[in-house]
Amino acid sequence: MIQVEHLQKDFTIHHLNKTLHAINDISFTVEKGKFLGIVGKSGSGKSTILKSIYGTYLPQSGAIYYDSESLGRINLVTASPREIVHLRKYEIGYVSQFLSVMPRTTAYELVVQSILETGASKNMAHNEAALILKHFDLDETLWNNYPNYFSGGEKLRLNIARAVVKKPRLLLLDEPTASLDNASKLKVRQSIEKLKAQGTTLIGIFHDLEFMEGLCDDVFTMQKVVVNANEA
Ligand SMILES: Nc1ncnc2c1ncn2[C@@H]1O[C@H](COP(=O)(O)OP(=O)(O)OP(=O)(O)O)[C@@H](O)[C@H]1O
Repeated sequence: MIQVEHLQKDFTIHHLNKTLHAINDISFTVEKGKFLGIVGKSGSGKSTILKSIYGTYLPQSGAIYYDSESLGRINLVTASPREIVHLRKYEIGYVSQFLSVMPRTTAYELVVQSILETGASKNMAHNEAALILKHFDLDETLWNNYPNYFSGGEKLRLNIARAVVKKPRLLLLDEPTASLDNASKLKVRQSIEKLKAQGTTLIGIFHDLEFMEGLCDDVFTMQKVVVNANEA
């Protein structure tokens, strides 16, 4: 489903006249329906990998082959912005501990919009939105509020609710349980297990190794490779 080959991503820090190799020569494969956990020290480049797959970062070299349902086998490093937007809408989900949302859109509307993007009817979207918000224990008084005002844990639960309702083919999880209590973590785990049973392929970063126990089919360990590459 995903084949990462010799991926390298550098960042130029202009005010320091330096270039950092955030990731260097990274290769791995994830089969359809499997869960790959990525572990490694802080700053070793875990998020950079996920952001490169999601098309947020453009790697310097290497390839990320993704077997898309609608576009066929596609290299996400050279895909056009239009193709990336299409894949984000219909096939690839990304959940991080940070929430970026449309202004003046309530939590409930955000989830309904996500479900409508899958082609569901309005009725179905409203029913499913209520179910998933209840599943993640998002207090009903918050449903019609703007998420900018939510606590960290509330934002996270909304973020993951929005992603799972789309039943993505590939779901990227960047510490989605970072500030959650144990009960909420369990709900996230149940949702991940359900998606996996439905055939979703997952790549996830969790500092909480206990959480990953029994969930991942494979673990990729990052070595810290960030070096000052050159004086720019
Ligand atoms: N947009 C950016 N601009 C400049 N440097 C960046 C950028 N994003 C990441 N880096 C640097 O690249 C390196 C890898 O960062 P990344 O966030 O991928 O690490 P990580 O393993 O996910 O870390 P953590 O576990 O602390 O979240 C770090 O040294 C970071 O400072």
